[in-house]
Formats: sequence, structure tokens, C-alpha cells
Amino acid sequence: MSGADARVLGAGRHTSAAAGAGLQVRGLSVAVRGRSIVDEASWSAPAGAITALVGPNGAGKSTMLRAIAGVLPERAERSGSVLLGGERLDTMPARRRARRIALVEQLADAVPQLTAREAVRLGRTPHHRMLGFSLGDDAVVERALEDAGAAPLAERRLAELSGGELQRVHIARALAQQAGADEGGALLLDEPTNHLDVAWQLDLLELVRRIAADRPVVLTVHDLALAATHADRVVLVDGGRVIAEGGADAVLTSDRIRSVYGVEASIDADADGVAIRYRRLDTGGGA
Ligand SMILES: Nc1ncnc2c1ncn2[C@@H]1O[C@H](COP(=O)(O)OP(=O)(O)OP(=O)(O)O)[C@@H](O)[C@H]1O
Repeated sequence: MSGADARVLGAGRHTSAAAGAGLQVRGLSVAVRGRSIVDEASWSAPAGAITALVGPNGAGKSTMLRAIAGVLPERAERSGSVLLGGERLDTMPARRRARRIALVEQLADAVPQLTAREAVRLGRTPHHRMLGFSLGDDAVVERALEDAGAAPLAERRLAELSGGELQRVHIARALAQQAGADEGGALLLDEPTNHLDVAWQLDLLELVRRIAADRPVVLTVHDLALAATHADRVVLVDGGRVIAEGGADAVLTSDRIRSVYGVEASIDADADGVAIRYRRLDTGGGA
């Protein structure tokens, strides 16, 4: 991560410079009933890298992911464009878009009676021309279960799974959704480490790293130290706008954390990662 890699956006109205096989968000705006939630957001997520979307509660992170994946509620008004590998996603037919981009949401829909294998099989739906399965689905589903470390869970019902196990099944479903797409895919994960203990978090981040080898992966996360340690790039969002994007050391500075979150942060980085201690501005108490 390089300190020179930051792109700081006073008003979030610039266009991201990075191009290529990655994901590019250009001037994305979302409003619901006239209320702006995402405001001219432009940022990019290169293929082969993990990009962390960070920002305070209500900053618009989940809404951005939903807008990119094309699953906003109908009443939401969206403008701007989203490109994957240089191709417009936002104007693509929904089924084709679903083969290219998968979103794993915080509280992803899970039918509790389904087994993990059945849930992952649902990921194949955008590949079906008619009702029923396409040739090769079974192999894709088994591979996705395997790749996500969910193969031992295949026969278990979703209702019986822990949060960490469920997260793996959802990721397996996303992998199955993208497998066999004509062009490369992108994976979006909304707070994937939420509710996971530290060991599960590390397992999940290792899995995400493997998945990111051949596609852009974007995840939202509240833990700034985790973002700084595990993501290649960080996009800091506040009030629906992109405040900065680039390497974590350039984006997540004490000054910026103070102005966006209203807390003092002392940041320590070493070879093992980044640790951040926080202190409220007004109390002066220790973290
Ligand atoms: N479907 C919706 N209809 C109306 N307002 C919405 C909708 N979805 C989100 N919002 C509002 O948009 C703002 C941004 O919400 P969003 O969930 O995108 O933020 P976030 O950065 O992901 O927050 P958090 O970190 O708390 O999950 C919030 O004020 C929220 O209340």
C-alpha cells in the first residue's frame, strides 16, 4: 500500500482514474423519495484486489453495493454508471448482470428449510434458460461448496448453521452464481465479518483473498484496522459521498478518521497489520 496512492475527494465528484478489468463506479447517485443517499460517488475496485468500503453508519455503503448489483428497491432513483471490465453493468439485462456480479448481503435471504447444497444451487438460477437446471450445474455447485469451505455443510439445513457457516454458504452461492459467466465476475460482500469470532474472521478473509485472485472483491466493514490490514484499497464514504480512496495508509489517517467519525485515532502499523486505538474527542478517556 502506498501513501502516494490516495485520491482525496472534497465533494466526491471526480471520476476514478483506474480502468481495466476491474469494477468502476462513475457518478453513482441514489435517492429515495427525493432524499439523496448516494451522491455522485466515483471509485474503482481492480480485479485481483480486495477493496474495502468503509464509513460511518448510514454513510450509504450498503446502498452503493445494492445499486452496483442492480437490486435497489423499485422506489429508489439511480443515476450514474457502473462498469465491469469496461462493460456497462447498469444497462445490462438483469439475468446477464446476475451472472457477472454477486452480492452477499448482511442478512441475506435464507430459507431455513433448505440444505446448504440446495441454497447454493439457487445461485445457478441466472444461468437457466427455462425452469430446471442447466448441464453442469451439479459440478459447479459442488465446486462452489468446496471453494467456499462449505462442502462439509452441504446436507445441513440453513436453520441449523452458525453465522460463520451461513456466511460460507452464501459465498458459495455467489461463486456458483458467477461460475461459467462468459466474462469475469465481481463479488460484493456487505459486512461479511459481522458476528464472526476472530478465528472465523481470519478464515473468511483468507477465503476472500483466494476469491479475489481473479476478480474484484468489494467488502464493507466497520473495523478500520481490519480494512487496513486485509484490504488492498480502501474507499472512505461519508454522507453518500466518497471522501478518499486508495491505499489504507493514505486514506485512513488520524485527521480523516477524526473528521469523518469524530474520534481520535492512534494508528500503529507493523508487518503483522494495523492496530488502531480510538478515543472520543470530548471525554479524553482511553480506548
Ligand atoms: N430502502 C430504503 N429506503 C429509504 N431509505 C433507505 C433505504 N435503504 C437505506 N436507506 C437510508 O439510506 C442511508 C444509507 O443507508 P445504508 O444502509 O446504505 O448505509 P450504510 O453505510 O450501509 O450503513 P450501516 O453501516 O449502518 O449499515 C440511511 O440513512 C438509510 O436509512
